[in-house]
Amino acid sequence: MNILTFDSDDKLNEAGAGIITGVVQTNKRAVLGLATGGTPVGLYKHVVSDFKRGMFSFKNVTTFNLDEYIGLPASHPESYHSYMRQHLFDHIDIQPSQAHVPNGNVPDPKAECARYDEMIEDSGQIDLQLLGLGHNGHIGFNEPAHALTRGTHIVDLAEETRQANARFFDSIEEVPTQAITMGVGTILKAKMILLVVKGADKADIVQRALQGPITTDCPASLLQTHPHLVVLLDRAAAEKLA
Ligand SMILES: N[C@@H]1[C@@H](O)[C@H](O)[C@@H](COP(=O)(O)O)O[C@@H]1O
Repeated sequence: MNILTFDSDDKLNEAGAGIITGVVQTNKRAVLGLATGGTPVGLYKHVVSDFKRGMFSFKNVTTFNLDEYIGLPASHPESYHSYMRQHLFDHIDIQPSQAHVPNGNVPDPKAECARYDEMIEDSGQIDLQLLGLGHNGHIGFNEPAHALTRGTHIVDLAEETRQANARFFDSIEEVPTQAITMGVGTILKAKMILLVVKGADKADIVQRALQGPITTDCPASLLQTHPHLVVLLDRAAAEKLA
């Protein structure tokens, strides 16, 4: 595991974007696993400005997002479809048919999970999986549990997760109670994992995830088993690391 700590948010975002664009520059047909949430917003901004300088193309790149809420239409401003269009897809030359986000607004979400897994499988292997970290150790929407699921599946969101994400909605009641998420097995199959965490409120969970016991009670702790994990932290998030 390679942990890098940054004093400046901009330098952290630049470094994260550099890792993503590096993968795309060396492999025009790269497969990227992408994340949402507050954490990667600045990082995507850097990816977009690098792209605008004409350094590389996403024309042959395929992306798979980690997760999506169940019950929100793709056009809802807080859907992860909207998030990705706003922060990345609308600003780069990726083919819309190659930019995949699970569809949480279908009559049969279980069938959608199977379809999503099949597409990931068909793409070969995810070259780089970008991840944020939930306060309870969730990655994607894989919440702490007695057992974790390998592939894409439906999850009931932890109350804590709904509270944390309520800041993006008008009220907590509007936050969906379920989501579709890529499984931990799929995440761990990526060639490289880039975990990005910011803020003092995540310092405890960063310590548990990276230095605590490997347990499904903290899904991110399973990342310790990955052979190519890069972690980007700001000073505040790194504070409790030994
Ligand atoms: N499903 C997402 C995760 O993919 C994200 O990494 C995490 C942290 O979000 P944030 O970066 O906003 O703290 O929680 C969200 O609920």
